[in-house]
Amino acid sequence: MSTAIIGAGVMGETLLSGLVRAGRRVDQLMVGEKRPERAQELEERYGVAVVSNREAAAKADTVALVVKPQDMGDVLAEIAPELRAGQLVVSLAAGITTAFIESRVPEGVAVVRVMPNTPALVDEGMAAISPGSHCDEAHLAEVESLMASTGRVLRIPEKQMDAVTAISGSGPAYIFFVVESMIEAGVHLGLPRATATDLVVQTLVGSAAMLRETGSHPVVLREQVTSPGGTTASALRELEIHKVRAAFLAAMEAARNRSRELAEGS
Ligand SMILES: NC(=O)C1=CN([C@@H]2O[C@H](COP(=O)(O)OP(=O)(O)OC[C@H]3O[C@@H](n4cnc5c(N)ncnc54)[C@H](O)[C@@H]3O)[C@@H](O)[C@H]2O)C=CC1
Ligand SMILES: O=C(O)[C@@H]1CCC=N1
Repeated sequence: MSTAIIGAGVMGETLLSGLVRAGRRVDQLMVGEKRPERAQELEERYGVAVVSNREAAAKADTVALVVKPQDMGDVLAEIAPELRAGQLVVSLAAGITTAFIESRVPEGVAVVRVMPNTPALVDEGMAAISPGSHCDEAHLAEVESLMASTGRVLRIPEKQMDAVTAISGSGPAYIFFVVESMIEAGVHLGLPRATATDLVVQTLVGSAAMLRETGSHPVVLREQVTSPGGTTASALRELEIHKVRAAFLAAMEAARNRSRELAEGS
């Protein structure tokens, strides 16, 4: 089965590198990329063929669209004449619905929507997938296998996609923001930056491993750290006073709303 990736920026390369690591034959992969210098970089790094979008769409069994939502309309208009029934189009774009794509490709082309995230680069990705209306089990299984090369895959109803985008799609950025903030705090408290960075990164990795390996609720794990009248309780009171919980809710509502808007702008 040949796969084309159209749009090889951050997420397109993440997918490409995952497929290569998972042992997909490079001669079964191709890339469509608008920026010539980026195309050359990918050819050199992976030995993958960079072709026109139209050639990619004509030749590949599966066509993964990894351009920005705002570019999706133009790309679909360009490749639609090359697509034919039986092919599979997979969109990784935020906000773009399967209905939007189905209305722009020939009948009989199956469409699957995916929301990946960047930890896929280290094979710890979280991808949610939703079928379009002409999709069968084999199509979903193919996308599951594509995305499983870089981490976990969850099937979800498409109506949950905007919320998923706000939580796991954008999620790594919130975590990096927290990490960045904790490192800065450590520096304010007088620690050398390298020490603060080591402490915060390992604390994050350890906490993530506890969540995954114990399966315990985060509240239980938090309470284990919070000694009565101790340091953690003092810190958590400040987080509540500064409305950090409310800020997370507002932030993710904004991301969900932006995801809803993106389809309209394309
Ligand atoms: N970066 C992330 O963490 C995530 C991104 N996504 C989705 O992935 C998509 C791409 O996002 P990024 O990789 O972050 O953006 P990006 O800007 O790094 O990559 C987009 C790539 O598409 C290329 N491109 C634009 N128009 C093109 C065309 N007509 N033909 C061929 N190539 C074209 C650009 O040159 C660029 O290399 C977006 O739709 C985004 O919603 C989804 C989940 C996570
Ligand atoms: O910021 C964005 O729009 C993309 C989608 C999810 C993560 N990055």
